[in-house]
Amino acid sequence: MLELERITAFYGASQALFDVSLSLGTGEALALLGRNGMGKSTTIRAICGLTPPRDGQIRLDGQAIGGQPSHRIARAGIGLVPEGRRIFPNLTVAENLTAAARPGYWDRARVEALFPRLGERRGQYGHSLSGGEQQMLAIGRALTTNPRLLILDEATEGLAPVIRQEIWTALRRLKDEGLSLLIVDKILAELLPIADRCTILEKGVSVWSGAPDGLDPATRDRFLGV
Ligand SMILES: Nc1ncnc2c1ncn2[C@@H]1O[C@H](COP(=O)(O)OP(=O)(O)OP(=O)(O)O)[C@@H](O)[C@H]1O
Repeated sequence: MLELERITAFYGASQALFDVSLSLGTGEALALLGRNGMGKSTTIRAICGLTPPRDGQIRLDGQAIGGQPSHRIARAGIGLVPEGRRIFPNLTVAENLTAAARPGYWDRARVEALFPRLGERRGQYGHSLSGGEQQMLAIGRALTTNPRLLILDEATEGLAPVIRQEIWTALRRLKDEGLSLLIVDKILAELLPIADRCTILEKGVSVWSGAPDGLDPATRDRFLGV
């Protein structure tokens, strides 16, 4: 459903992506891997139209979306949970869950059923939530746009293990319900079990793609440093 073919991207004069290709099938979860600074966030930004690719193709269900404005790409069916959460701090939980909503299966009630804490905190302001609750809200808010593909950039970063587990459980449920996922996360032991495929980035180049069980120790050593 998502295909990137040889994309490049720049920040001003500085090139961050040199040659990134990847593909993700409908209902699959793709783990985008690589050490710090290798281009994972930039690849996500390119897909979402925040740092548009200079060359190469990005297709969503066959439709070219590369270089389109980010609101168009969102409307085409891509939901983003950005690094650092970026919920609306001065809106309540309920308002956060309706501000970006589009009609579809995911509405506030369904998000509250997925993350019951959000229902309990419905009237609280975003800024008053714990880190884990803010992250759940960021995921919930992305779901209310009713995407076909949900992209998560470091969604469990800095959270306690028990909260991370809650988030992984929710992501697995979403996957089981048929949502396609593209996930960046540092904790491979938690990420790989949900992934159908992995793509590794090294200095802005996609250097390896395959199933998680094909990630042998030599490949991990060479590209992931673990
Ligand atoms: N706003 C920016 N301006 C200039 N260069 C940037 C900017 N953001 C990222 N870069 C550079 O682009 C390259 C890729 O960074 P990117 O954030 O995509 O990597 P990453 O794999 O997501 O790393 P991390 O795990 O640290 O988030 C790095 O060399 C980084 O320094």
